[in-house]
Amino acid sequence: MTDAIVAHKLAKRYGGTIAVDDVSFSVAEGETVCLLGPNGAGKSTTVRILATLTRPDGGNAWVAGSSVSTDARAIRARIGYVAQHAGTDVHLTGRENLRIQAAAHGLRRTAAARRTTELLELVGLAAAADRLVGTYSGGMARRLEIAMGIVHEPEVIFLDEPTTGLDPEARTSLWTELSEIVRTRRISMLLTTHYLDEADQLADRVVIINRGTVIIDGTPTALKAQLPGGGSVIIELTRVPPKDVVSRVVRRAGCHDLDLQGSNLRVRTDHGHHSLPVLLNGLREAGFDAASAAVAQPTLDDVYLHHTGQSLATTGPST
Ligand SMILES: Nc1ncnc2c1ncn2[C@@H]1O[C@H](COP(=O)(O)OP(=O)(O)OP(=O)(O)O)[C@@H](O)[C@H]1O
Repeated sequence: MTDAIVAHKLAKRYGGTIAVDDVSFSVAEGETVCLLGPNGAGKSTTVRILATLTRPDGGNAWVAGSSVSTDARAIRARIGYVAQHAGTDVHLTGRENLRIQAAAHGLRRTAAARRTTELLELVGLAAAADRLVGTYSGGMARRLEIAMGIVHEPEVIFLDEPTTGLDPEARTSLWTELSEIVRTRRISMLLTTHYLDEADQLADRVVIINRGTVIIDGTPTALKAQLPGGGSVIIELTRVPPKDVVSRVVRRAGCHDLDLQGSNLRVRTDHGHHSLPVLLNGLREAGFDAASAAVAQPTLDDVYLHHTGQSLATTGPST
């Protein structure tokens, strides 16, 4: 398989801030890769370098076979880029927005009209095509932006936080459309997200970035399978405990990676179901009763927690 994107030791500073320190990864043709990481990790900067909107200070990258350092123009013709706050004209209809975008990419009138209709169908906006975009929901506007990003049939598409700000239902329906686009068009896709469930659902591979550096890279299944032991125990206590008390109980039960949020705790366990009664007893002896308890299979958040010592689920999206 050929690589659609290769990033090699990318680095970028803004004054004293190191936005990207040492980022290397690749995206094969037709593959969907998710860049995951907390706010300020360097995801957007990495994508902006690959989309030739920012020059790297160090390293190099190749997109659709061309170098971002020397062939930015060739790359731009072959990629689509949908920014975090991409724009549509709210005073025009969805169809008009798309037609203008098609014309901007040099499509002739009939070809633009045909492609517009096809794309509106693909992103589920056919019924709303002739409504003003100002009347669209957040999810509909985002779908239109994505359609605008692929109007010129790019080989590679970059999506920066495509679902931030959308409600869960709109996110799920956008995932369906994105999967459809990738499957039917054989587009290689690099997307950034804060949402682990999104990465799990959409990505062939996940690249976790923290502080400008790639921490881990692999398929969601492989990353979860590599974790030692058998998943997590989740316990909700009837009142908020002191962290040191819980830490002690967790250590004695042979569990690790404690994430305590108020009266909810989550720990990784190497012994699956066996750890649950040990933890519950320990907590009860320390004076804390459980309101509910469960053993969960490993998630990408467990992967993230294991490699970084912090939970990505507790850091919200930036908007
Ligand atoms: N144009 C800029 N000027 C100055 N600093 C910048 C600029 N762009 C990014 N940074 C800084 O570089 C670091 C990485 O930012 P970046 O936007 O790439 O992170 P991110 O992982 O995309 O975060 P988020 O999820 O919040 O968008 C941050 O500290 C950010 O403040």
